Amino acid sequence: MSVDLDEITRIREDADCLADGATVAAALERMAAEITAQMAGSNPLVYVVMNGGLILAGQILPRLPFPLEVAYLHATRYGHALKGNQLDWRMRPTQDLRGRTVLVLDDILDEGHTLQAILEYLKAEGPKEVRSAVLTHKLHDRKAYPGMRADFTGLDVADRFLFGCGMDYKGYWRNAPGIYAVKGL
Ligand SMILES: O=P(O)(O)OC[C@H]1O[C@H](OP(=O)(O)OP(=O)(O)O)[C@H](O)[C@@H]1O
Ligand code: HPA
Repeated sequence: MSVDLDEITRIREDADCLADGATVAAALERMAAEITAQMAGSNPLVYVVMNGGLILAGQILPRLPFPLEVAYLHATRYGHALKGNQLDWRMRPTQDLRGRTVLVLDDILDEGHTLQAILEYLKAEGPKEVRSAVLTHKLHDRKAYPGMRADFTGLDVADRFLFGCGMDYKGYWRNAPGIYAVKGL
């Protein structure tokens, strides 16, 4: 599939910045302190949800000053689309989770179907506990179940189509350093 790089460039230029890099960094500091207060000493296995969780993982793991292991899983529901679909598991967890404390890291809890399916899968593997952390929580009432929230959240964000800090627009701008909303969406 060919990509219109002019469109991709224009999307970045026209976007509304909802949180700049400094705001994201402050949210990461706060979230890291909360995770540390609750999970230091639990020897967690931290699962990065690829691809979106990559940036959160890279930024928050160095802020966690306690022993932990890192692994990844890959599940996608949007692909390059702007609307979610069926969850496509591309890489399931391979580690032995029995008796482990697990922490899942992702960029966004939008409708929550992705996180719900991942948590269900992990819980069925016999861990002691499974917790979740997301950089952003989108504010709307279309969650997988009412009141759904991750255990740790960086920032609550508006109900718009976002990119940056791991979130993509048609596969692009995961690398944008803040959180941006596509103009008109
Ligand atoms: O709460 P939901 O509505 O289920 O959406 C959240 C999920 O959507 C995005 O993943 P995506 O499917 O776009 O794959 P990606 O991580 O490769 O971008 C994001 O990284 C979350 O995993
Ligand atoms: O707003 C979003 N932006 C990018 N990826 C997403 N996945 C779920 N919601 C979003």
